[in-house]
Amino acid sequence: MTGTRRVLVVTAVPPERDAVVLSAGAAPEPLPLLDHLVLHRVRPPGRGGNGPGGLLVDTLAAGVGPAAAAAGTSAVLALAPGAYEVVISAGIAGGFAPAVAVGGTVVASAIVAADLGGQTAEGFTDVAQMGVGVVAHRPPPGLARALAEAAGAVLAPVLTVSTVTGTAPRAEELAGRHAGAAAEAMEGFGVATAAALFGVPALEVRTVSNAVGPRDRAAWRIPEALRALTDAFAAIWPVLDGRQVMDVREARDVPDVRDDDSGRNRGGRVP
Ligand SMILES: O=C(O)c1cccc(C(=O)CC[C@H]2O[C@@H](n3cnc4c(=O)[nH]cnc43)[C@H](O)[C@@H]2O)c1
Repeated sequence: MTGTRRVLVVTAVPPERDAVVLSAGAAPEPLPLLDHLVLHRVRPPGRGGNGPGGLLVDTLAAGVGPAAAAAGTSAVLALAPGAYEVVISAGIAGGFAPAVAVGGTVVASAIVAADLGGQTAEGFTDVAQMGVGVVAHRPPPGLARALAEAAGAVLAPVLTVSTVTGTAPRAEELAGRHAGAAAEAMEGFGVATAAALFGVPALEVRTVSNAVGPRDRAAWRIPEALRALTDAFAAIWPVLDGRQVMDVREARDVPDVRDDDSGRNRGGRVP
């Protein structure tokens, strides 16, 4: 295999980006794209060391929440059409017990918009049930499984929320509506929506800083989760570096969960 495989990693905040960069073991090259859009580029060691070929990883701290994540991801993908083979939403997260413990790692089997819909007296209806949108994106399943195995991670749905869960009833409601979900964070669905627009497969990798439940910010173990994020990406780079292009393109054959008919996950620009 020849050629460089380019990967875009999108985090919410700079400490998360720096934890990903640290996994590459070398200082990043800052690449300003717009006034408030700066990529940090690294070349993780892997196939062929740091020479030609291998991985070229651009990292972006796009801001907190799905809107900032989608805007930042879209801007980068629009400014570099066809450049990236895969986009990864990454960062810390809340974990659903007992699926994953604080300090653990989750690779998303599905990236799910958990609060995109309407609330009535009868309960929550998502936009897919309303017939007006999509509520989940499916990462390439074989690749997600391979990353999870390499990182010692749980492979499970990851929820995207716009409001951090802070009560036990809300945690139970989400877990009830999304059986098997292992984590909640605030950006994955935005990153995946932007990636789908450009026909690029999306993945999500999260390390758990806190349990989903009653709010206790003092109990968040952010340094531990950031260290776990560095370790997870150090384990993931060789997998991404060694796989055939076909493997990252397998997403094309997997429709969005309850997809609409726009076909946005197909026919992309990856060369
Ligand atoms: O204060 C710091 O040093 C610091 C370092 C790294 C990250 C942060 C954040 O505040 C990250 C916010 C980010 O984390 C995700 N997150 C974490 N736990 C949860 C949760 O229980 N529910 C939802 N999201 C969570 C989320 O993606 C935020 O964007 C601070």
